[in-house]
Amino acid sequence: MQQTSSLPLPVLQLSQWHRGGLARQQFIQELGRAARDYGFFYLTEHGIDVQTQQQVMATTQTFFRLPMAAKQQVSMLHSPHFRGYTHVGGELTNGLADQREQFDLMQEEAVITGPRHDWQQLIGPNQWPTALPEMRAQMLDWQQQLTSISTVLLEAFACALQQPPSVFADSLGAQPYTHMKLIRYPKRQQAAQSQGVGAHKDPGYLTLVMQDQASGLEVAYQDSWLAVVPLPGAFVVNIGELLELASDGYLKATYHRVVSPEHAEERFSNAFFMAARLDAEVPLLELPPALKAQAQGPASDPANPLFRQVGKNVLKGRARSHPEVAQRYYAAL
Ligand SMILES: NC(=[NH2+])NCCC[C@H](N)C(=O)O
Ligand SMILES: O=C(O)CCC(=O)C(=O)O
Ligand SMILES: [Fe+2]
Repeated sequence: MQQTSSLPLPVLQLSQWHRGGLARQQFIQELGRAARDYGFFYLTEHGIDVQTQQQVMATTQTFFRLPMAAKQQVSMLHSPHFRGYTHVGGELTNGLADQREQFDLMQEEAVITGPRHDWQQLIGPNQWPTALPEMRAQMLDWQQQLTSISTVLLEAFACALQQPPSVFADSLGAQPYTHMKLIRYPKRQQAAQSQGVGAHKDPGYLTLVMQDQASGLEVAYQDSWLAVVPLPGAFVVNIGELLELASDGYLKATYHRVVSPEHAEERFSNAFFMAARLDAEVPLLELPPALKAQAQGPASDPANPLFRQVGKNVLKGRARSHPEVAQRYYAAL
């Protein structure tokens, strides 16, 4: 791939969808185009106020500034459900260590006991640092707000694909699997260590990212990397593998990566991944002929098979990212 350029990505306003009528039709059209051309776009006027965003960023920073012992108290190595803290270099992408530290949480649930599928072990409680008692309520509330936005976006995606708006509803159910990551990318130490997170696709339906002012996020576009320049207040939205599967490759899960900050001291971000129910199979949509003609089938990469069974697809990503956790709790894989 070529070097990074910075063509601006489309900016969509979610308020247009809520306005209904012609504004909604316009939103759907723009969404269809952005999704097809880039697989990435900025979302503004999404209904979450700046103050809430800033508070979440502030807690993210406070968490990472805790002493290492407080962060290790909630180490992901203690969690069969892939939740908790991972130190810099602890996650792998394409087999190489990512230069980021992070805190992962999903929705709070009870462990499933008795005979179960491997992926059912993803379900369970989160870990929370005792040093930050206010973090739990704040993050779970934030998680709920982003789930609502993502659910609306999926309805809009259904319309853009000329499907009934509720075509994904069954696969979401009352409680879709959602995953939140608080992330800190430390400043690059050497040129050879620039992998903040290596090039990858996200395994769910779609992803919302809130970034700070330090750049580094890049999206694959026509054989080069396109910088996703920070746009204050906006979420960066990208398409995941489940949408690629559902649309028979009409929509593509776009490769993206983060290069470690070169100039800024560090970069903070918050990524929210929306999948479907873990026990769902992704629906295979019957596209109208005009769209179907442009659907080339989902990518078939032996190094990254895409699974319609949601739990299986999610677990695939977790296990290769956190092999130590996988070895400890998923020896059978
Ligand atoms: N949950 C995620 N989206 N993680 C994305 C990072 C890439 C991940 N390490 C992988 O190998 O797929
Ligand atoms: O930190 C970011 O901006 C994006 C992170 C990302 O792509 C991921 O964790 O899947
Ligand atoms: Fe990602």
